[in-house]
Amino acid sequence: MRLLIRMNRMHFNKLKLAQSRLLCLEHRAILSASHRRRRQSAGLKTSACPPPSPVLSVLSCSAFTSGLSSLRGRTVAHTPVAFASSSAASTPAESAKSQTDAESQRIPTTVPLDDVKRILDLAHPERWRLAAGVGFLTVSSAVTMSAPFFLGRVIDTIYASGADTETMTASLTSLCLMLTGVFLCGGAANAARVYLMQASGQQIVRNLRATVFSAVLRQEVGFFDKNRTGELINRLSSDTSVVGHSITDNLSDGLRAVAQAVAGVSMMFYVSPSLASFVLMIVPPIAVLAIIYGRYLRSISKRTQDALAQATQLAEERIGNIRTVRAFGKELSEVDKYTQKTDYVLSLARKEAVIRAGFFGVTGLSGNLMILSVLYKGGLLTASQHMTVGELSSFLMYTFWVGISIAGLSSFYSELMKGFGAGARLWELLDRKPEFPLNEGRILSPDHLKGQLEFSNVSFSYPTRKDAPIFQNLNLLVPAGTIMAVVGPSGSGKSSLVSLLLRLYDPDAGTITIDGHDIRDLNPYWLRNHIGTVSQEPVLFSCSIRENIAYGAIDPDAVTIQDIHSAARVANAYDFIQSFPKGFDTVVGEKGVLLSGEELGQQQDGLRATALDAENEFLVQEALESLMEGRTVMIIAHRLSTIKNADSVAVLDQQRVAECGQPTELLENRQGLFRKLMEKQAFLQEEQQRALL
Ligand SMILES: Nc1ncnc2c1ncn2[C@@H]1O[C@H](COP(=O)(O)OP(=O)(O)OP(=O)(O)O)[C@@H](O)[C@H]1O
Repeated sequence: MRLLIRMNRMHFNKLKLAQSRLLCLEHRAILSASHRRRRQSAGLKTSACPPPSPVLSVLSCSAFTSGLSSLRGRTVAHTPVAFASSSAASTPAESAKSQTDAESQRIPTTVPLDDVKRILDLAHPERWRLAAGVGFLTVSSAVTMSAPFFLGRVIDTIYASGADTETMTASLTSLCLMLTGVFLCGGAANAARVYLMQASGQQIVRNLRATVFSAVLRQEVGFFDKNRTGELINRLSSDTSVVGHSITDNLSDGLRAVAQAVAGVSMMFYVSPSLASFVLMIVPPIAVLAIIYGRYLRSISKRTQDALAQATQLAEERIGNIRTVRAFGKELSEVDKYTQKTDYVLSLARKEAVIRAGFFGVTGLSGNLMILSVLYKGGLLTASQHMTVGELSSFLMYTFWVGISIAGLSSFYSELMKGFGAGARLWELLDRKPEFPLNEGRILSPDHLKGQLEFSNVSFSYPTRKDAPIFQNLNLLVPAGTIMAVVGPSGSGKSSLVSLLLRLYDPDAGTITIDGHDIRDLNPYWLRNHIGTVSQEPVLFSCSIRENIAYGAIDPDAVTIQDIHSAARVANAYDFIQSFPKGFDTVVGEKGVLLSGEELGQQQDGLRATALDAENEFLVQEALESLMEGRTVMIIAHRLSTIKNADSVAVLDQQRVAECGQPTELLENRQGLFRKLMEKQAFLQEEQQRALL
């Protein structure tokens, strides 16, 4: 099984090589084009293009060493999976509480005026659609609020004393026809309002999502170490829609609730001032009670949601990393952990159910009592000829509307505050300036790019672990056009060295130069485009192999199928890809798992896999060698077979370069670290061979 995994990694690497090769080819095209332009402007003929400038290649060949690590035991498996639970050992209740506290801190309790302007700015492009929506809202609200009055008139027409049946029928028919027309207009206006508000809401959310995604991708890599992916995705998907909803649908519902509450109360006073005064004496205490109760209910239901989110996060992480869970045989303990979390959700949900039951019971009861009191007092007024039956009916309907509007106002306010809270998180992200620019800085002329790399007195620690230095005063020189192998024990900082070179992070002190130019002065986008990387953890996106190969190109749309085939050939991956039924159109799943599945299906037994493994290793090695020609190369590797072609080897240890020199020279030093590393590897390889036999 381990051998198969290792071979899959080989194949992934082949695809990455194809991507990398294409990247290099693209550069040549671009560099040649820009060179041609310069020559043209200098009055020179374009046919005499210069040879391509050397392109740096960084090759991380840990796939070669996966066999090595597999023998060290399960705990050192290369799978870079760390579950969140290991970071902070807290009980579900504690963590849910801290999450709830953090969340409640985020939801403001008063309207933050600064944010109002930003929200209005967001809505600005949609102002005409929103204005039309508000216009239709006014029409539909006017119709809704006039309905009880006219319906009262209908009732009075029915009960009118002294009118003969014919007259009554005529006035009833004309009144009902007129009202049908008015209601039709109201319905149409309401539909138009809902459509316009939703359409502009979706447009605002779409714009916001695109801006937030672009702001996220612009951030430096250190930012992603500090911010969890789930949190960022949540901002992108949920916070954007909360903001969009709060300024469109919610705003329109809120405006409607305000208009209806004001109109309703006014109409109640218009219809019967004495009954209105009586009812409005009862409403405030009930409303206060309902608000307090509602707040408590919201807080408990938020805690339930938070606890549920924690359980879901655990499930998502474990399902997403099912291979690791399975490999460690942790299914049952993961089920236990999930059950604990869901038990906590259940206990909160039960509490919520009790409170909710009480809340709905009390509000339902108070609503009914209010209606009953209106009927009682109204009945007395009707009996004493101070009110007609139609007026009492209108009044009753207005009471309903006012009640509904008050409930709508309270939810409008809480949704609005949620919108401000979500907005604040988004502004924070949108306003954040990346620590270093993405596409600004010097671009070196291709003619002068030789590719000499130098690390001078480099000290570095990761932004999230400032107390754990990775390098201290590290010095390393890689002459242009040479191959440097970087070796060292696991965790000695080999990958970190590459990250610094790619300018994923900046050193805390010291400089890294290319041909004497500090990489901090260079355009990072340009820099990365001149460094081909074959990474330790090959990443494939869930699309076709063809699209995966084209991913490395500057303009993937301009890449022809011939380019893709030739890149695959250079990476020795062509035959392997063509062996799939759909060839280059084979869709690889998330992290390339579908490819693994097909491949596994093709493998019959371990021995055959071993043979293929060696063959693939040879092919990958061969492809690498052809790619390395004429370039400055840093190889991160342990295997002697990979290192033997290197011009020099740098051994990392104790936060610095402990040894540096030609491989043969270093091997001669019996006490040297390199020699010890190689001996250990040879020993492990022998063990591996024996285990296979
Ligand atoms: N993004 C990060 N944030 C914090 N610490 C990190 C980060 N990446 C790596 N480290 C830590 O930095 C140290 C050096 O890691 P690095 O991956 O560079 O070592 P390596 O020599 O390439 O290891 P290996 O041979 O196992 O791949 C390790 O202790 C690692 O845990």
